[in-house]
Amino acid sequence: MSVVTLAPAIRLTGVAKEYGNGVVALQQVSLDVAPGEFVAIMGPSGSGKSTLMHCAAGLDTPSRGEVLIGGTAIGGLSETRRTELRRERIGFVFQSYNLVSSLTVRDNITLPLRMARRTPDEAWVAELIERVGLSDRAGHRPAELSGGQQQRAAIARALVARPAVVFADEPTGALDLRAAREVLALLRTTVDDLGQTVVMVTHDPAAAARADRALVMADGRIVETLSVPSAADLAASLIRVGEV
Ligand SMILES: Nc1ncnc2c1ncn2[C@@H]1O[C@H](COP(=O)(O)OP(=O)(O)OP(=O)(O)O)[C@@H](O)[C@H]1O
Repeated sequence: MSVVTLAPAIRLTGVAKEYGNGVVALQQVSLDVAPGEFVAIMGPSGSGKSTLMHCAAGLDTPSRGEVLIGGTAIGGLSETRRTELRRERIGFVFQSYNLVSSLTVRDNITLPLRMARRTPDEAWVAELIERVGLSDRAGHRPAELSGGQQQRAAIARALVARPAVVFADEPTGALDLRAAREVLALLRTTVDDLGQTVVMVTHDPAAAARADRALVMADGRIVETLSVPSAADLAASLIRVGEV
């Protein structure tokens, strides 16, 4: 019997990040995220969550260590090539949605394809709009949508180029409970139905409990890893690292 091992969607090896003012934001972080895995990153403010995500997504350059995105080491790439790789292989979802106010929902969703000069796959775009529940809003502008609807449009935009990984930075931070639940359910189905890899930074144990694995950070390190975490276990872990 042969065992097939898929290359990790993301691999960090000994990644450290120091800022000029002597701040050590990350210390020797190593991490593999498997294709089709949903990983949550938690930890107190200043523990290094955003820095870890930015290094893993190629938005920031580590001081030491190596980052592989879909098997490609990004350290040696030119800035232009790294930008291309990000466009091709990574989707982003932000707390503040970051939709373009003058474009319709549909044009916002297909924007990454236009930026990469790729022709939209119309069937895929239609499926995505349907999946995120915005078929009746596709011609509207973002200001005409609720926060939850805007975030669902942002998720469709993150998925449109079929990225290797979607990075979500506090995707439910600006939403009420119900809209947050819908957005989390949507992220979960992209993993379960589409095999999407998702890495999400969150302060909310209930949000992180939707992930397959949660990493808890403190002082620039991953200090705890919880598989199929419960919100109660995550809350206890956050108390241990001093978040609450
Ligand atoms: N551009 C920068 N220059 C200097 N120090 C920085 C910079 N960005 C982040 N830091 C510092 O690095 C450390 C880690 O910051 P980071 O933003 O990764 O934490 P975080 O866990 O995401 O915090 P939060 O939950 O508040 O967003 C902090 O001490 C922060 O002050």
